[in-house]
Amino acid sequence: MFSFTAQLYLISLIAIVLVLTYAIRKARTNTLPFPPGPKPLPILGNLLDMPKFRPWDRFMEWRKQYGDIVHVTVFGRHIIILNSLEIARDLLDGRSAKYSSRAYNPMMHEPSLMDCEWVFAFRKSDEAWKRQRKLFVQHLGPSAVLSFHERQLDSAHAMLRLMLNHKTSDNLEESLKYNLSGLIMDVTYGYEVKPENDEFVELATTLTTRLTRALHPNFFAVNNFPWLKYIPAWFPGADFKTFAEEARKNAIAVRDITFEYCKAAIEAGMAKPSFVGNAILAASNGDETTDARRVQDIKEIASIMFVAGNDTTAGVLYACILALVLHPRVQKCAHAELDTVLGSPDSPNFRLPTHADRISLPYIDAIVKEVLRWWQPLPGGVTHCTTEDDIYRGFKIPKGSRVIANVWGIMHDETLFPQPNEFRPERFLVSKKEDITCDPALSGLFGWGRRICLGRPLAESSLWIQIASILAAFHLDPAKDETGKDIDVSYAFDREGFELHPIPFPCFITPRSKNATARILETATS
Ligand code: HEM
Repeated sequence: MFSFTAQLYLISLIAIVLVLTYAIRKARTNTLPFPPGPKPLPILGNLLDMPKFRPWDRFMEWRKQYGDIVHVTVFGRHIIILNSLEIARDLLDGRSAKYSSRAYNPMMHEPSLMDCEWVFAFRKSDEAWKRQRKLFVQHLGPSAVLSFHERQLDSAHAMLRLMLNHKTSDNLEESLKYNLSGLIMDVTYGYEVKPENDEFVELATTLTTRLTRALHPNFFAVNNFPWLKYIPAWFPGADFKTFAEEARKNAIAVRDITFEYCKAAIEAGMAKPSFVGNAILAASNGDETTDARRVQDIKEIASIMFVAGNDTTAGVLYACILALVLHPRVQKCAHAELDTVLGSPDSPNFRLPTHADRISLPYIDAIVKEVLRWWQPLPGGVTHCTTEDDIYRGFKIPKGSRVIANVWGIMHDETLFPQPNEFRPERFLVSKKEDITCDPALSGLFGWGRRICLGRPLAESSLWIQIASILAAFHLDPAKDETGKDIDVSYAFDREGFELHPIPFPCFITPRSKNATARILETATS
C-alpha cells in the first residue's frame, strides 16, 4: 500500500500531466489556422458575403475557390461550411458527439422573447433532448411506422380524390399540404382534421411560419445584436417583441391544446392509436415525478412533428409532381412498371397500389430517391453547433462554431451523381449499375449523426405511397398556352427561405382511364 503522502504525490503528478496536456493542446490549437474562406471585414466579418438568396450556390463557388471546408465569420461567430459528402460524414456523423448541438438563437431561446428553448428540433443536445429522442424512436421508429401504413394509404387516396377535382395545378400545393396535415395530426394525436379551416392545423401552420422567421439569421436584428432584447416593447421599432410574445403563446398552444384533446379522448376510451396515445399508455410506471416528466416530454416532442414534417414532406411531393411534368419519359417508365403489378388501367382488374407492392416496384423507389436528390426541402439542412474545440485536417474548429452542410451542393456534386441537374431515377436502379448508388436519404438529406431526422421512416413511406398512387392513377402534363403550345415550367425552381418549394407551376392532371377514375372514387366509400 502507498502511504498517504505518496498518494498525494501521485494525484498531484497526474493533475500536472493533465493540465500540461490540456495547455499544450490548447496552445497547438490556437496556432493552427481556421479553414480557408473569404476575407472578413472588421466587426461585420463576412456578413456581406453571405447571400440571402440560394446561399448554397455561393457555397459551391467557395468550394472551387477555397476547398471542401470553408470558414466565415459573422459578428464574431464562426461558421463552418461543409461542401463535400466525405467531410460532412467525417465531422457530422463521425464526430457526432462534438457536432450535434444547436446554436443559441436570441429570438427563439431568450426567456424574455419566445422562450422556446424546449422546442425539440432547436434545443441543445442536453439530457432532455436525449430522453425525447429515445421516446420518439420508441414510438415512431421504422417498426412503429408499419402500424400507420393504413392511415398513409387513406391519406394517399384522399389526395387522389383531391387531384381528381383539381384537373390543373391551381392551389395544388396548398391542397397537398392540407391533406398531409391530416395525416400528421392523425399519426401524432389520432386527431381527425376537419375538411377545411381546422383550428389545430391553423395553429401549427402559423407556428411553422413563425419559427422559420425566428430562426432566420437576418430576419430579426436581435439575432445579431442580442442586447436589443432589453428594449421595451413600446419603443419605436420594437415590433419583434410583439412577434416574440405571440409566437411564445402560439408554441405553448400547439404543445398543450392538441395534447389535451388526445388525453381526453384516451380517458373517454375513444382514442385511435397514435404516437401520443401509445406513448401515454406506455408512460405510467407508478413514479409520479418520472411520469410527470415523461408526459412533458411527450407533449414537447409531439408538438414538433407537424412543424418538422408537414411542409417538408408536402414540398417534396409537389417537387415530384414538377419533376414528372417535366419528364414524360419517367412517367412512361413508371406506368410500364406499375401496369405489370397493378394491371393495365384499361382493364377492369386495375387496382391502386399499397405498401405491399413496394418490393415489386423498384422504379417507383428510384423515383422517390431521385426526387429527394434533385430537390431538397431543406437545402442547407439544419445548422449544427460544436460543443468542444476540434482539429480537422490541420484546421481549428472552435467550440460554439455553427456548422452548415451544403446538402444541395452535395446532392448536385457531379463526382457523386453524374449530370446532377438531370432527373434520372435510373441512377438508383441497382440492376442497371449506373453511376454509384449513393442513397440521398443516407447522405445528409435527412441530416446527420445524432441529430438525424426522426421522421425519416414516416416521411419515406408516406412519399412512396403518395407518389406510387399519383403515378398509378394520373397523367401529368404541362399546361398549354392560348396557341396550344406547352407552357415552359422548367424555371419554376426558385424560392428563398429556410425551406425550399417550387413556385407554383401550371400543369394538367388527367386520370389514366375510366377504371382509374372509378378506383379513385371507390376509395371514398371503401
Ligand atoms: C421529406 C421529408 C423530411 C425531410 C427532408 C426532413 C429533413 C430533416 C432535416 C434535414 C433535419 C435536421 C437534421 C440535422 O440537424 O442534421 C430534420 C430534423 C427533424 N425532423 Fe425531419 N424531415 C422530413 C420529415 C419529417 C417528418 C415527417 C417528421 C415527423 C414526423 C420529422 C421530424 C423531425 C424531427 C423531430 C427533427 C429534429 C431532430 C433533432 O433535432 O434531434 N421530419 N429533418
